Amino acid sequence: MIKAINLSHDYNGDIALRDINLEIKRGEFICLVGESGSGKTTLLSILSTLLKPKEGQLSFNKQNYKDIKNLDEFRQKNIGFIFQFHHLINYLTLFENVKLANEECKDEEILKVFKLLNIEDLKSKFPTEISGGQRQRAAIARALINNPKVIFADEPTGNLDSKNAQIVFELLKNLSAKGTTVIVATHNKELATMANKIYEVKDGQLK
Ligand SMILES: Nc1ncnc2c1ncn2[C@@H]1O[C@H](COP(=O)(O)OP(=O)(O)OP(=O)(O)O)[C@@H](O)[C@H]1O
Repeated sequence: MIKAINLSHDYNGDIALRDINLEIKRGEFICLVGESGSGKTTLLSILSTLLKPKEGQLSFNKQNYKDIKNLDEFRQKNIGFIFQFHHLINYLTLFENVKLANEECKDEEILKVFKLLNIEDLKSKFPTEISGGQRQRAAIARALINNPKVIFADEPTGNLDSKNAQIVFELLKNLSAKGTTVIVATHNKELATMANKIYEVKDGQLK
């Protein structure tokens, strides 16, 4: 589904990634582990088309990303993002936060996703009124609302306790079992064992 060939990237000459070759199949749950500064976020940003690699090729279902005419639309349709900090808007309820991500989505569809994540009772709460784990589940709801084919998550459990971190990983694993491709960068080597494949990023290379 996603194929990267010899991807390399630098920031003003400082090498961040070199010669990354990677093939990710539909429904795979992939974890990228590695020390701080090893290149995980850079790789996620490139694979999710947010960052243009300096060198190398990237394709989605055999289509070169350079041939995708409208990348914003492509991301909107195909990709869900989850970050370490939930980036929810504090003056909107959880329901309104998710609705904002896709105004055309029917209310029933949003409620379905809330149910899936076990936060349906919280839909009228504001982000400031709930726990960190619940906020992160709301952020996952927002990422799921467009029915993405691929989910990219950068340290999704970085600010969660171990119980909530486990819940988030179980949710991601369930999504991959249903056919969503899930690619996660994490420091948590124990949780990473839940993935189908673990890649270590070291000094900008995959081990
Ligand atoms: N916008 C940027 N400008 C300049 N250098 C950057 C930028 N983003 C990352 N880097 C550098 O690129 C290298 C890889 O960083 P990256 O953020 O990809 O690592 P990481 O593994 O995600 O780290 P962390 O686990 O701390 O998030 C580091 O040396 C970092 O300092």
